[in-house]
Amino acid sequence: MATGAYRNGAQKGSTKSDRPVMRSSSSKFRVPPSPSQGSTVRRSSSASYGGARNDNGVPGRVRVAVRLRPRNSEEMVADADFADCVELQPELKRLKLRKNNWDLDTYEFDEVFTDFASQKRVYEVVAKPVVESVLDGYNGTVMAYGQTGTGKTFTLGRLGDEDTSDRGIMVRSMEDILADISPETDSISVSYLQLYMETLQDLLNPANDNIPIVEDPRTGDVSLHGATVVEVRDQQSFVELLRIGETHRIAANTKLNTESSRSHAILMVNVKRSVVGNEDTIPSENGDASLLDKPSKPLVRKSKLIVVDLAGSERIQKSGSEGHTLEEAKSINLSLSALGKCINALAENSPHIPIRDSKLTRLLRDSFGGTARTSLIVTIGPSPRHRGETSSTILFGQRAMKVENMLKIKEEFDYKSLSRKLEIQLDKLIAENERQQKAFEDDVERINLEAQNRVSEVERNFADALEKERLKCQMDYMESVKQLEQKLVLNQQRHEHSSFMDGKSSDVGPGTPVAIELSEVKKLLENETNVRKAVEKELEFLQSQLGQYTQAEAGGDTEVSKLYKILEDEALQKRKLEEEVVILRSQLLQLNFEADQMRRYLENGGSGNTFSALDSSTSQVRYSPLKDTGNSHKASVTSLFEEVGLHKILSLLESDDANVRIHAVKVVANLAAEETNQKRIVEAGGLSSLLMLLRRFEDETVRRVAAGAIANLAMNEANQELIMVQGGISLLSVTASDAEDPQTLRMVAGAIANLCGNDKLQMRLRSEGGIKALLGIVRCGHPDVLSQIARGIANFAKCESRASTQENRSGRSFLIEDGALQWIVQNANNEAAPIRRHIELALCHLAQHEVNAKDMISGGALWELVRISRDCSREDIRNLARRSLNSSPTFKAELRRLRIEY
Ligand SMILES: Nc1ncnc2c1ncn2[C@@H]1O[C@H](COP(=O)(O)OP(=O)(O)OP(=O)(O)O)[C@@H](O)[C@H]1O
Repeated sequence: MATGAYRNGAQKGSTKSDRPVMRSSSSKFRVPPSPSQGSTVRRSSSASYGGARNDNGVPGRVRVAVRLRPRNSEEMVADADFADCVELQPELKRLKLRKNNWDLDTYEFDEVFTDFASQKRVYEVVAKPVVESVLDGYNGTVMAYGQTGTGKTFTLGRLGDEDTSDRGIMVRSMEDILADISPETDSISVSYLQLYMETLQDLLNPANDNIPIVEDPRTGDVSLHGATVVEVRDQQSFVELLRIGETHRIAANTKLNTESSRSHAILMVNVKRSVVGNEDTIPSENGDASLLDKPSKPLVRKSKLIVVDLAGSERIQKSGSEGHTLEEAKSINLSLSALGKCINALAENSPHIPIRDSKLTRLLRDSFGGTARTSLIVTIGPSPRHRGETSSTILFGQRAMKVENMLKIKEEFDYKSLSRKLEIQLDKLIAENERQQKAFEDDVERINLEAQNRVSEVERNFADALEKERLKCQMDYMESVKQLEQKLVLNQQRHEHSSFMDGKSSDVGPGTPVAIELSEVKKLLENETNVRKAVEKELEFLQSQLGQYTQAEAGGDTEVSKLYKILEDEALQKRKLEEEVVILRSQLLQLNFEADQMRRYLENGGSGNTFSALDSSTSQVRYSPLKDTGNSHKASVTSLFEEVGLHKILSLLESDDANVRIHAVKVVANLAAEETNQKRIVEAGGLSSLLMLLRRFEDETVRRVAAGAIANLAMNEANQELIMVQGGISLLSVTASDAEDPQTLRMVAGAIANLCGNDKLQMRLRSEGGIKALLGIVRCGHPDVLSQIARGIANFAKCESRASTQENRSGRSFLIEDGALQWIVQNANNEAAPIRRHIELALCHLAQHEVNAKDMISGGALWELVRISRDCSREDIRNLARRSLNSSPTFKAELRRLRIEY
């Protein structure tokens, strides 16, 4: 065998020079960059097709291995006298295909497996690097291609029931996936399908036999709507699924294989893994108002492993196909040749890749020339009788080796997980708040008890002291009285005795014993009086002491007052904590809403507005970020309303913290979207606070949401007057003139349009510049904004028309006076139906009053009226236009003059 140049990996047995395809080590298999922080650190499979992980390795060529099947019993006999048609040099990764006895073609592959290569080594070299990439977040494909009976199903689909070493790539891949994921945060699901005669059938639910292939035009992702998706938690259940699928797979007995698979089997393993990103990129409006740690950025990586067991690529006449089997073979060949054409086109960098030629190529669009890491194993048999098929299989593999994919990780922001984290934090905060509240109440109780005990102890001591003093005084007094009585008795006795001895009458004059006695008694009485006075003084002193004590207590000098001070501080802390809870709840609501919006945005393939739930199909403007997000959100708003209290929420509108204000105004706008809340909000002063936000804050978001909330409140007639009374129209006019954001302008126009529909407010609305403000917004040009302006004009014209009919008003329309007619005429035939309809109505209302007719004729409105009366799609508007034309002598005269029939 002469050494020579290589073409497409084939070494020709001649000296013909051609482009060599011997690959340097740098062009060998490269593992994609490692995932960002937070995910499991993956090891690089030592048995990969060579080469180390390349951190910049975005391009990833399709890797191709060839596997030779051992001779089967039939070949042992039939080919006994012949050598194998191939010769392998696995150490050089080369295969030589015998052309005849003296000439060979040499081909080089990424790996060459001999007929005794183990299933384990085949898995580790061919599939394991792909599985590892899938676990890192890349899509991956492992595919087997080859002639019938050469071992595709053996390589991929063997379950290893009898001998575990026989386990094929499907089983081994799932073993590695399940070993690597963490069940708490990650999930695995599988679908198993077959493509049979261009029909996609669910192998897990065969009744489902016409599954459509849906391609996302934006991302190119393919999804199979309606295919059974089973979550896999353990290996056993997965093997069971494969077994179910295997029983449903269409097989037939062909000349070349008694169990020949007649369909392409496709196993799809969806891997969803959570990873944690940097917190600074959280797409949230949260500020640092929270006392809590900011949650880290949760990301979710969705990747897909596709294992494809293709049907046999034999030639029709060789497989002995006829009748239905012939049709089958044609269909198989058709899809395989479509695959071959795509691979050829990709290999040659052709500008057109015929992906749409078959369902197989549509399904595999990400695997060849897409973002997936792809490994192909081509299986061949040794028999020289099938040299032609073997040669075409080898050439297929060679071409596939030239296909370059661009590997990409698909990461999404995991709103659900962030919302879950916030909920957990909120629950922790609520529990902490409850704990602190309980501790606070216990402290209050303890301090009260202590204070009561002290007061009663002081009272007791005071009462005891008083009682003692009283007793002492009483005793002293009794003692004195007793002494006096004794002395009196003694003196009487003495006096009687001396009278008896002297026989004289008693003498009571001065100096007599009696007089002496009396003066002594007097002295004693004086003493007693003094004692009593002293006791009274003592009593006074004690009372003043008690008074001082009570005063000192009131002055806050005592320990009790210190304790009260601590209590006050704690109450302040509690209030702050409660405010935190309110803010966090509103943030959570907002996040839930944004998550839903983002989900819907993704589901809708990225079309539409991602933030605002403004429904441009309805003419009434209603700002309600939570409006369409389901009952659970409404319930959250209601519960927020009840738990937190409206006054509390409204007070946050005046917070110094801009983030708090933004969240608070969003919550109020959501509440105002519900009719039942509107009255309560206005009664609680919400309208004034919202107007204050329009007046004070420059921030566009605050103004937009506040204007939206006011527009909601302006739907209610009672509120419309209040808005006017509180200067709402001039604030809306200022916002109308300086805002640029179409959403803000739409809210403002919607609010003014609502006010235009109130008969009582006509004059005031116009005199305060409402009409001019509405017309000023025309500069925006956004159809949703124009629709609101048109609605306002129609409302106003209708009210004017009513007022004129009731003779409450005469003279030209204010709309004409304020210069609206030109815009009305210009937009009477606007292509946006809502704008056109409102303008048509406005024209009909204006035309009902003769006083407007001349202006309308000179402004070109007559033509529009005639057009409306003929062509308007709505019969009621057509009739209204006709009536208006008929009832106006000026219009009739002009039409006659112009000879126009209508
Ligand atoms: N490497 C191998 N070692 C031992 N036996 C093998 C090997 N490859 C294939 N076989 C045997 O060859 C037979 C045919 O294999 P298999 O059914 O996997 O072929 P296939 O390419 O999937 O055929 P088809 O395209 O018709 O479905 C089976 O009996 C299988 O056990």
